[in-house]
Amino acid sequence: MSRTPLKTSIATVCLAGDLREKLAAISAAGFDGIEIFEQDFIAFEHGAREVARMAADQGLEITLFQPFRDFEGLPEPLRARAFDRAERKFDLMERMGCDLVLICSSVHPESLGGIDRMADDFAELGERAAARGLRVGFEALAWGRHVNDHRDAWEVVRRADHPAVGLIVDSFHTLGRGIDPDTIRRIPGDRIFFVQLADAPKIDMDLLYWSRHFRCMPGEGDLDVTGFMRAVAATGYKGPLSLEVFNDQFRGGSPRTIAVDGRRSLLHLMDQVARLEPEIAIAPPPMPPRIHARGVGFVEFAADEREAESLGALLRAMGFRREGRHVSKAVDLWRQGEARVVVNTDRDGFAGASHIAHGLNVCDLGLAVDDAQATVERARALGAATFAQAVGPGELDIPAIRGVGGGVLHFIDRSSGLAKVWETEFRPVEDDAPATPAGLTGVDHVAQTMNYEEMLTWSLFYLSLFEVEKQPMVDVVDPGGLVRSQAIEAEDGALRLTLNGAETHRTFAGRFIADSFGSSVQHVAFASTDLLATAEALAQNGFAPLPMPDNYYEDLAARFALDDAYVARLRAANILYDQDAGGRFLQLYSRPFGDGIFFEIVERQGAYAGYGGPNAPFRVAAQARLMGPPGLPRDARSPMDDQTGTRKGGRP
Ligand SMILES: O=C(O)c1ccc(O)c(O)c1
Ligand SMILES: [Mg+2]
Repeated sequence: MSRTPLKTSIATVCLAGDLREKLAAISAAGFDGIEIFEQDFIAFEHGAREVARMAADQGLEITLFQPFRDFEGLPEPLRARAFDRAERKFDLMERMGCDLVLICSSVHPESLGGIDRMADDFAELGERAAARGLRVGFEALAWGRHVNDHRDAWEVVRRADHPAVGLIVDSFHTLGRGIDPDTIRRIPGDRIFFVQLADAPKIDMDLLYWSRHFRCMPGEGDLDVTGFMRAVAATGYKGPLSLEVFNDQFRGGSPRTIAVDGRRSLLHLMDQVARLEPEIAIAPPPMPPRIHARGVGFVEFAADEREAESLGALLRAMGFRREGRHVSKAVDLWRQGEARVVVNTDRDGFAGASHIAHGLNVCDLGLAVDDAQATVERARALGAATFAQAVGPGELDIPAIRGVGGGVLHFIDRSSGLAKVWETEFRPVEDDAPATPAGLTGVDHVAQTMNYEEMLTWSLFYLSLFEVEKQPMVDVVDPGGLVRSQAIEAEDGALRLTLNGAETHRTFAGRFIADSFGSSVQHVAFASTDLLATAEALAQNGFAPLPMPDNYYEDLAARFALDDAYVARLRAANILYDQDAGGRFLQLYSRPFGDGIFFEIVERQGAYAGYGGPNAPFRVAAQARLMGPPGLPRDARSPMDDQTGTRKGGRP
C-alpha cells in the first residue's frame, strides 16, 4: 500500500486566545491544518476571506468547518429551514476555502429519526454540497437524540449513498460510550471523511458534560485512543487526524504549550499505531521507539558556596562520600551506592544561570538509558527543546533536552562510553570528614512539583518519550489545600517519577513553586534495603530526621497488625510505614531546606507498588510546621546548617 504522510490538525476550540493567536500557536507547533469551530469564527472581527488568508499565511489548511447542528430527520417547515441554514454555511465555507463541514447528530426535540428519512436528508444535502464542490460529514454525538453511535451514523451515510456524504468518527463519542472501536474496521476507509481525536479521564458523569469540559489530548487520559486509532488506520483512512479537545483548563492555558502538547500527542499516538498495525496508509514521521530508561544516574544541584557547604553536611550525614571534583569546574560529586549527587557552584554555564533564577535547586537530572542519542532524537521528533552548552576541556558532550521548569535532562548510556563520565570528568578526592555509610543503594524516585495545570503536559512528555506507564492519580491533603500526585514508572521500577500538582500557593508544594520561581524537583528519594539499619547509621552521623508526631504512631498501631516493639522502633527513628497487597514500605525524611526541598529514604519490601500516599498528609503537615508561615524571605530561613530547615528561631 502506498503511504501518505501524516497530516495533523487541531480544532480552534482547543486553545485560548482569539483566532489570530490560536492560528499562530497552532502553526508554531507544526500542525498542517485546523478545524474552524463556528463560535471562534463568529466571535472574530474579520470575515471568512481574511481567515482564509491568515490560515494560508501560517501555512495551515482549513480541514473542517464545524459544527452544523440539528440537521437530519426534521419535519417541515423545520426541514426546509435546516437546508436554508446549510446553504448559508456553504457560502461561508466557499469564502473560507474549506470543503468539508461536520454535521453532528441532531438533539432537536422535534427530530423524527427514521434511518431512511435521515439518509434521504443527507442524500439531498450531498447533492447541494457537490454542486459547489463541497462535502458533508456525519458525526454521531454520544448524546444524539436518535443517532448516538458511529455504527448508526455509518448506516445513515451508507444509505445516503452519495459521494459527497461521508462519516466522521470522533474517539470520544465512540470510547466514551464504551463502544468497541474495532467495529470501525468494517467501514471502508474512503467513506470516512474525517477523524477527530480526544482522550478523557475515566470519570463517571453525564456524557455531554464530560465531553465539553474534561476531554484531553490522546495519551493524557484513560480512554483507549490507540485502539480506536488502530481500527481507523486499518480501514485505509489517510485523511487528517484532528484534535478536538474541549477542556476548561486548556481554554485558559497557554495556547503555545497546549498546541505543542497536542502535536506531541498525535505524533506519539501514530508512532504507536504504526508499530502495532503494519498495513496502514498513514506514515508518521520516523523516530526511534520509546526509550527504555534504566533509572536516575545523577541529581545535580545548582548552589552557591554557602549552600554547597550545608548541602554537603546533609549529604554526609546521610552517608554520602565526597568522591570527586570536576576537572575544570567548581563541581563536586557525592556518591553512595549508585546514588550520585552533583553539587555545582560554577557561576558560568547553565547551573549558574539556574541558581540566579531559582536559588538552590535541582537544575539537572541524569537518566540512564539504553541509547542516549536515540533518546534525544525521539525527544526532538516529539517537539522537545534540546539543550546544549559549551563543552569545556576534558568534558564529554552528553546529549540533553529541557524538561520540567526549564531544567535539563541529560542521558547517559553504556554503548557510547557516556557512562564513563565520572572517571573522565572527575578527579578522585580524599573526603576530609568521611561519615558512616548508611546503606543507600541508589535513587528510588524523584518528585517534581509543578502547578496543577502543568501535570498533563509533563506526564505526556515522559509517557511519549520513555517506556513508562502512569499510575492512578492520588490526592494529598495538605493543610493549605489539595496536591495531586501522579506516579510515572517503568514496568521494572528502574525509573520512577512522581509529578505533584499544586493548586494553591498555600500548600507546601505550592509555596515551593512560588518561592523557587518555578516548577522543579522538590524531593529525591533514595533507596535502602534496610531502613532501620540506615536510620541507625544516620543517627551516628548526626542526621536530623523530620520529626513525626506520636499521634501518627498510635494510629499506625491501630491501622495495621504490627507488634508494639516494631512500632516503637519506627517511632524512635521517625520512620513512616505503609503496606499494600504486595509488601511493606518504610520511609524516612530529612527536614526541608532551601525553598522546601527535601530528601527521603525508602525501603520497598516485597512487591510494594506505591509511594506511601496514605502517609503524605502527615509528612506534609510535619514539613509545613518546620517551614513556618508562608511569605518569609528566603534568607530568613537558615538552610540546613543544623539540618532543621527552619526559619531562624523556628520551632525545632
Ligand atoms: O459538544 C458538541 O456539541 C460537539 C460538537 C461538535 C463535535 O464534533 C463534537 O464532538 C461535539
Ligand atoms: Mg467531534
